[in-house]
Amino acid sequence: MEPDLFTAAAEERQEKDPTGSPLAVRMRPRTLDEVVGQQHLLKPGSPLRRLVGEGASGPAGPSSVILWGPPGTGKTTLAYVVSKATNKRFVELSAITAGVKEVRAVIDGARRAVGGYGKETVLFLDEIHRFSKAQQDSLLPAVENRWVTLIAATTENPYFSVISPLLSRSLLLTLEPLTDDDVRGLLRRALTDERGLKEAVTLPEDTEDHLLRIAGGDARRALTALEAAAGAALDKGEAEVTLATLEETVDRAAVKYDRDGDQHYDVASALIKSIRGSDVDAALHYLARMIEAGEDPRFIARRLMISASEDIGLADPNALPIAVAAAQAVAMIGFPEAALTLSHATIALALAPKSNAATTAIGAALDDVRKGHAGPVPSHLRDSHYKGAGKLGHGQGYVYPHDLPEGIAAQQYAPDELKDRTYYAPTRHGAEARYADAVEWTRGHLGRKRS
Ligand SMILES: Nc1ncnc2c1ncn2[C@@H]1O[C@H](COP(=O)(O)OP(=O)(O)OP(=O)(O)O)[C@@H](O)[C@H]1O
Repeated sequence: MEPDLFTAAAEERQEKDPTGSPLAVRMRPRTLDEVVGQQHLLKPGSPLRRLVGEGASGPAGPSSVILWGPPGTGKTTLAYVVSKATNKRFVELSAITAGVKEVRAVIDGARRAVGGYGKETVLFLDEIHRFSKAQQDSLLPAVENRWVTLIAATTENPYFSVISPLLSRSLLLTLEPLTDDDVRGLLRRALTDERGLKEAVTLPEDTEDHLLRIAGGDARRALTALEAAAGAALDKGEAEVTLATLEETVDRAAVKYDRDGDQHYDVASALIKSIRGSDVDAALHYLARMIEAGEDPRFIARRLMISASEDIGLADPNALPIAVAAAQAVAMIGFPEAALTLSHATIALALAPKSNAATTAIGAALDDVRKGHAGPVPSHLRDSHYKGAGKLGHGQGYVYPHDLPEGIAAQQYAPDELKDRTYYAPTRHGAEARYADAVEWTRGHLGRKRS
């Protein structure tokens, strides 16, 4: 689907039939004056005011703006207001689902629009930090040549996540989290406004306070929860949104996976458990949910690296290199193609033979150390390279294993207290059978008692 057509159609829908859109979209400010909070960006003469054409007698505004701030604080809104105020086309892309191809299509469309009917374009790119370096590079010509006004949004520090040639050509604006009073003002406006709930319900103070707690400064989350709760109250024939109704509905409103909420960890946990359980299809399902929710591919790759050692270990020593390679690849590729790499690694891990022997081995060894089972290092193993070491007997009696035909000397390595303690208990799954044989053989040659 050509992205600018899609967005144009969506915009048109929104304008013609505002009642069909979610409350948060219907209540989206149309002018800078309707924007709450962010006063530091909205002072008369500020770069943002200049961008909407206010007092625009000076030099042309920047062709690229980066908006950095927490979710639901007005980044999309500001981009939308800028495009409306300057009568430009508004095209929206998300770095989660779009790649270089989509960026090029928008840029080509923008050049056609300006050449054909003199209409300029605002390209709003959400979550720019999810673009790889190469994907961000593809934006540079359009910014340099002013083919579009780029407004890029990010929830992460742009100094780490945006390439420096783009950063240096952009105006960086930082959005502050909305205060509870800001969000309260938006909720009250939404309750009465013609575009909003038109006084269909009332919101008692305790429900409002709880709503503000749920929202945590995110206006979209507040309006979405209000809409769900108001709908539930009306379904019950109630004109007041009680605390009970709100509590019943927030769970349902949160069914849609929330990248920043608890589901983030639940779904990640289900992915790892499905891999551990060797259910490749369930693992792919949870992976798809994470991708679709806009999860950071680097977060997913980190979890896969942990799983490779925690649940597969030496049963397939290739699992860790595959997971590490996947982590490196996704950092370079970015979405959408990173999904292929993550799928590749997830399938390999899910179908690999399983062993938690590496996990339990270090767990048991740490447990002993933490309980104080340590004891002095045997003197024949101590450092013998300093003056006086000989006098202390350090290093004396040490047998150099390579001097022996088997390459293993029957001498004690562990402290006395732990000399017969074993930690590694290999499985016989996959390649670990080899390690099981090896540990048997080496413990025998070391003269260790079986324990
Ligand atoms: N500062 C604000 N003033 C008024 N309304 C706001 C503000 N911030 C957010 N909203 C409301 O919340 C909705 C979502 O906000 P918006 O899409 O602008 O957030 P965002 O910062 O782009 O979030 P995200 O990072 O999650 O995409 C808007 O449609 C609007 O109704």
